[in-house]
Amino acid sequence: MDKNEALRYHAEGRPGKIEVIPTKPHSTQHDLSLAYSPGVAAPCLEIQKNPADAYRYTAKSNLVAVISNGTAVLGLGNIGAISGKPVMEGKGLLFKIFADIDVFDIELNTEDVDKFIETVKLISPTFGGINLEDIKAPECFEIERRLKEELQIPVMHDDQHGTAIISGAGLLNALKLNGKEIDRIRVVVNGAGAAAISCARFYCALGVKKENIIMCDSKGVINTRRTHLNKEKQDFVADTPFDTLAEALTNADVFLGLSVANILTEEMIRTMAPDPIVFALANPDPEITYEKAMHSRKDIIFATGRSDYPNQINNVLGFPYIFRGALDVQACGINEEMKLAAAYAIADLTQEAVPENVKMAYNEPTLAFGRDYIIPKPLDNRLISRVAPAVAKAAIQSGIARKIIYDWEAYDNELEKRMGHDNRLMRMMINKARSNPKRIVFAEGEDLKILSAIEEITGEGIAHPILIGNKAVILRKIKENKLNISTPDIFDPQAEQNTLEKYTELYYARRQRAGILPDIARKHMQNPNYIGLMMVENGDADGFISGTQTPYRTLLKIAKEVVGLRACCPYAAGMHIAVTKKGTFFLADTTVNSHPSAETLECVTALTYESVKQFDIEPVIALTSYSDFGEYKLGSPAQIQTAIEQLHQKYPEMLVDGEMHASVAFNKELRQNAFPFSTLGDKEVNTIIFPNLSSGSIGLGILKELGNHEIIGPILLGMKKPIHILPMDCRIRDIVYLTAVAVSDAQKKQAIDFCPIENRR
Ligand SMILES: NC(=O)C1=CN([C@@H]2O[C@H](COP(=O)(O)OP(=O)(O)OC[C@H]3O[C@@H](n4cnc5c(N)ncnc54)[C@H](OP(=O)(O)O)[C@@H]3O)[C@@H](O)[C@H]2O)C=CC1
Ligand SMILES: CC(=O)C(=O)O
Ligand SMILES: [Mg+2]
Repeated sequence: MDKNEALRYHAEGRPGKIEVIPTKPHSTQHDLSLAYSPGVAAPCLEIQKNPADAYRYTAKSNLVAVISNGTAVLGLGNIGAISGKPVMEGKGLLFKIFADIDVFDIELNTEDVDKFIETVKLISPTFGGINLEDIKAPECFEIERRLKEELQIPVMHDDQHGTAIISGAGLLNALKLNGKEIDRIRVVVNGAGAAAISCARFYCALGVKKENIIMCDSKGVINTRRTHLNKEKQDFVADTPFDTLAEALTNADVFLGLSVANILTEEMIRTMAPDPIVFALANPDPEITYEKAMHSRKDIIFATGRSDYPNQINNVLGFPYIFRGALDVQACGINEEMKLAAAYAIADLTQEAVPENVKMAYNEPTLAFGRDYIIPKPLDNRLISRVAPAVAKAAIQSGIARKIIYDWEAYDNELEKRMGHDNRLMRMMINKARSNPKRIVFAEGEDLKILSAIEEITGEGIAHPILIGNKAVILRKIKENKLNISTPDIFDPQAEQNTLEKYTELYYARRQRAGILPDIARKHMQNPNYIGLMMVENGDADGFISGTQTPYRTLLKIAKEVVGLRACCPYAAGMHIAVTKKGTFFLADTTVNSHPSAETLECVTALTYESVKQFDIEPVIALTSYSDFGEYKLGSPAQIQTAIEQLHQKYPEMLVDGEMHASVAFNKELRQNAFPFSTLGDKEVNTIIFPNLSSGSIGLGILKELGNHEIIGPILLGMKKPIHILPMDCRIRDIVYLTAVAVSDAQKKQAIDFCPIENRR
């Protein structure tokens, strides 16, 4: 890491890393009189009557103090209060980005334990929780113990417990990989400070036998021959002949370093038991470098505190979510049960398939549970929804929560929304699919993106996938990329000549009067897209997904030819879903009709209406334009006016209106004031129909590129059977989502065949 770059990063623009942002309107004099005097007196008096109301009227419930005196900053030692401020601000940044918790960092200029405790107590009313940081041992133990006893809010010295929880999760997973029993392993802990003592204690809570732990400090092994030991070290005195780290390590199963850089050698590691676990966690430089550790032996499982090597054991995987869970149930503290719950949740999460966005963020396409991945990556956004609820539940069950959560699904949604990754909609769709999975054929079965999606699809039980492709190639790719797909259902065209012959005959019979010659029919059946579509046509599969290697329009043409459009509706359309901070919106047509007629717009709207309902959402639809309700009578506004007339007549129950500007659609006050006659009334619009493909495609592109929104789709509407076409640059997530939609389509197949739109024509 370049020192100058780090300095520039901190100094550039507004110096430092965090700022305070108001959460309430403050633009008018009236706003200010509410925010400050005289309005502010009202909440003051309420809190005076009932101090718990501070959680209701102030930022307390979401505010954590990160407090340090700078006596053990990272592995830099006692560098003083103000020198540690960049680390504390850094923690503030991490609390905010990973768990939406606000932080005031506080640097106390004292090494006096009583003064420190007294100060924290005096400022504690401001906060919902207190994160003690980088305070040296042994003072940190007394400081934390007394503050926990005397305060009724969560207090945690993160170097102690955060490190214990994360390295504990790493230990559980490493043991799962090397097959050793936790109650039989021999552990050598190097360092006997804040982190080391707490980790050793936590490992005992996880099942390590205390008599199997040997601890070393700067003077060597803490054994019965040592004198002048502090209380915490006395707790780990070992009755052993060993005096040095090197002696203690012989045949040990685990090395846990929480000390200083470069004190572990390759020779020492070579004396350890088979499949040794080495956690060299000193920051910023570990007890042994990654390169040396890897060179020492092949069977090692190795972790450091650094982000530039595999297995980063860093408390950032814990503290944001532990405090999130504790704050959300207004816990009086953070107890052993909550810590254990966090460690198990983190360990379990590591064993699940790694989502594509995490693999991409770290540029590690084959990331999977194993020796190089015993702990989740910090950018894994599943951490909040796994760790925070586990901690909150443990607080409730152990009786230290002041607020009980009853609806865990709602809490989960709240967490997702808080972090802006609200994927409730697709989760609902996935659950729907899981309830009755269908056979979905993937024409591009050899494609790695498709295979990665299949891992998720089978893992979640969304569908029974059928992969078209060369069997040996597919199996090799699964193996090479360590994908967890146990018995894939593969349709290898080379080995299925009889079936292909049958499909050729069927296809020819159907298309012979559309200019298709037998040879062309046979040639088409060499193309996996034709084969997959024929499988659906012939009832050998319930749905079809393809597109990573074929342009959208080419594939749409083939799909129309083989499967066809629904009888009731001579048009197809593409719909995207935009998940934004303001809510979820459905947008159509974004992929198919470049110059739609009034009839096309009517059909696109009806198809979109039907599809939005499939997501259990009542559509409120605006047909958008550059004109409002008849303002212009030519071009697309006129077509919309005709379409709206037809829609109002044929679908009286449909909440649809237009034409209108997008701002009129989204601003219901404006709409109600200027156009009180609109049939949309006071409803919030959730579905936008574009007047043509140019505006649809441009609108979508702007949302995608400038809005930082999750865009899902395109969902193909209007086909006779469940067919979905992927964009060539799709993400694995898109494949999983469209598969869930295809399964849901297939579940509703009867309804599609019946075709409700037809009745209105
Ligand atoms: N990866 C992570 O998530 C975390 C890493 N850490 C790292 O762990 C280290 C310790 O932090 P912390 O516990 O807060 O600090 P403390 O100051 O509380 O403890 C440091 C300990 O290291 C011991 N030590 C110093 N030199 C040696 C040596 N040559 N051999 C053996 N032990 C030695 C000290 O021994 P003595 O008691 O004799 O002085 C002391 O017990 C730091 O490098 C820190 O960055 C800490 C928290 C989290
Ligand atoms: C990570 C951390 O908290 C430390 O090294 O002190
Ligand atoms: Mg620290």
